[in-house]
Amino acid sequence: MTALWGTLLAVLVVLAFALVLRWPRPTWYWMTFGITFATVRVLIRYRSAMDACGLTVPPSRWRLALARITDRPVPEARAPRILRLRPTATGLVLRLKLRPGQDAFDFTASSDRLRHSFALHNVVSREVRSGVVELRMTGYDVLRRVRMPIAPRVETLRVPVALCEDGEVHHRDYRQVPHALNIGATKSGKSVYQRTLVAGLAPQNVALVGIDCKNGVELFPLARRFTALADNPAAAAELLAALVQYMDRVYQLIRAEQRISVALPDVEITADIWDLPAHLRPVPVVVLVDEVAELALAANKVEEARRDRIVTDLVRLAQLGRAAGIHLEICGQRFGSELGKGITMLRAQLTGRTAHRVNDETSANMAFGDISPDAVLAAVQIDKDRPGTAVAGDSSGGWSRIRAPHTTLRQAVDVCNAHAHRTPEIAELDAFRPEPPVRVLIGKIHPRSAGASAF
Ligand SMILES: Nc1ncnc2c1ncn2[C@@H]1O[C@H](COP(=O)(O)OP(=O)(O)OP(=O)(O)O)[C@@H](O)[C@H]1O
Repeated sequence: MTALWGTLLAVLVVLAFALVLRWPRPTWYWMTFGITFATVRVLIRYRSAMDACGLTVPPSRWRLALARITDRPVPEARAPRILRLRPTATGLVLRLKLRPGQDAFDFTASSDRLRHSFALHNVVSREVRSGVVELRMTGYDVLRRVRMPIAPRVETLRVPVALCEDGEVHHRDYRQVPHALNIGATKSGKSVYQRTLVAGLAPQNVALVGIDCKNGVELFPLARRFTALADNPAAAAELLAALVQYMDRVYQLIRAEQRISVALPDVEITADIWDLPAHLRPVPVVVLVDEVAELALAANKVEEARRDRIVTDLVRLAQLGRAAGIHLEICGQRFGSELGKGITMLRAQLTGRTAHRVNDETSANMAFGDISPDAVLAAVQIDKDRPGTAVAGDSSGGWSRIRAPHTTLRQAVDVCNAHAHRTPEIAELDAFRPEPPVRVLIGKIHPRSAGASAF
């Protein structure tokens, strides 16, 4: 602790010199200034804040006895011991060793009180291991203007897609969470999130497949990086059937490569594409579905049959796709049982959940009702003036507030065009390879067809 105080004092002296001598003071100067002051404030207030928040424990019996024997004053209640204090770009991280009888839940429940006591913007607590909790504190609202830190290294199928309210990066990791559901009301930021995801996946060795039932307006501009695209339910039904066919072919390949014999060491037996030799491994496929409700609606008998085929294929891909490297990312405004047979079965397979702003609790329940009631409340409370803010969770019950950076369509198109040469070809999906975009004029007379509307 003495070393920490010494370092803080030295930093404060340098900062004060810079101020007095009027050295140039760029942004990092003010950031260091703010973080140093926040650190000093937290350390000075630490004991009293813990006491006021009920996070101290009374002295143990032997300490009381020792005080009585030596005729000293009664010892004070003890706060958790600080194991580590680490300043970050957005605030600081405090790692605490719990005293006997304390619980990680006490810190989660007190995070709002701690935030006020330390005069910080936000405090998030999480259990690191038994007996150790971490308090991540941010000095300002990091979600107001999202600035993603530069990723130190890029891993396949792990995309830094948003910033969490505690300043950490939120990753969409397809190897950990193969399929996900993303719901939100209109203008809540679903498409921007999806676009950020596509821009993050475009430089990777991944096949992108899109089903965009908004007539293709969201995904067709990114077509050069897509292996297959469909912009209406009829094409989507064919595309999903072709994907199931492709999945069967990948399974045959895995079976052929297993070659199980007594002599083969365990590590060489594979049940998914990731343990196949690199030269045989099929490229992973990410299937993005925008406005899933359009696929599940039917107005007549023919559409009903098509709908059933679509939902069945989606369920099959969600159930069996992971080992074949096929991942689903499904977006929609609502995704509940009112969309018909098979929808709740499909939802149960979508482990990753993200809820942007929703208009009612029922919609939030579609994402988090079966996972965490707290997350439902948090999703309903998202401010409508903060598009892009969402609650992200998984089936383990954990969740956090996130916001994606504002990736414009122009930025996403530029990334996709720059990486168009990476677009893999999949024989089964050749029929769905997007054509180069055609310019359509709306409400204007096309110069070459005088007198006729070009639409
Ligand atoms: N992360 C963000 N940061 C800042 N602004 C955002 C963010 N996400 C979305 N927005 C703003 O909100 C608007 C609506 O976003 P978006 O089109 O993604 O919503 P949506 O949920 O897809 O709506 P719809 O379902 O009607 O298509 C965008 O035009 C953009 O200006």
